[in-house]
Amino acid sequence: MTPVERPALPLIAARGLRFARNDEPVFGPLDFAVDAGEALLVQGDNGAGKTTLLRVLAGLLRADDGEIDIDGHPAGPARRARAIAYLGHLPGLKADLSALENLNFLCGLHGRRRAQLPENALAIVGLAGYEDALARQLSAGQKKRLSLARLWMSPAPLWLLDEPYANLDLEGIELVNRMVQAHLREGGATLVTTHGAYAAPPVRTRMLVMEKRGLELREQIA
Ligand SMILES: Nc1ncnc2c1ncn2[C@@H]1O[C@H](COP(=O)(O)OP(=O)(O)OP(=O)(O)O)[C@@H](O)[C@H]1O
Repeated sequence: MTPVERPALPLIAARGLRFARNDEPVFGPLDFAVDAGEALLVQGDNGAGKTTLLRVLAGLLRADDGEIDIDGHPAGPARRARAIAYLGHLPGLKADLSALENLNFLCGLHGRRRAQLPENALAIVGLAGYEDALARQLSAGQKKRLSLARLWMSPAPLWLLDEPYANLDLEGIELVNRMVQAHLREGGATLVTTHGAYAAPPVRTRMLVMEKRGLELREQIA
């Protein structure tokens, strides 16, 4: 008997997802799915709800309505912890730990890719020589690079990247793009928020546009 081929399930899918603050809609209802090997660019002006959407997907905020599936299963805390790596606006570093200590600490909390050494990850993001520098002594761009090293160490297949290009120089922007390309090649997926299309990973990308004109809200997948 020929085995029945099932289509691969999206890494993440949202149905009817809606979020409001004090009865004011922020976004939704919103439907989308992101497959392995795919990047979804979440685009919108300041205040359009991009960060809020990523925080809802990461489980840091509770949606008012709708469902989120990860690998075809309802997204609970354990499934999210395994599947999602979230890069937010704040680096989330321990100021008095060194770069290497921060990385080891975060890998201890969230797990790490096998065969990936923290020292190598620091070198990949351009922080070789900064292993012993305290996080509070790093520049904003260097802190972002340390967060990128942590992302690189993560075993999670789904990256939620909130403004990953912020604070980075041109070489840093290229670094993010190379990381995203490599991650997608390995079967990962990513959502990336951005104000405009001025910087976007050069990969198969779909776009989710969030617009806010007064109370009029629109989302479209182009
Ligand atoms: N902690 C909060 N308390 C109350 N309102 C908030 C809070 N965080 C965000 N908002 C509001 O929710 C809306 C969406 O904000 P959000 O940060 O998701 O937008 P964004 O698209 O990520 O914006 P930006 O491009 O400026 O980062 C905005 O109107 C904002 O004022």
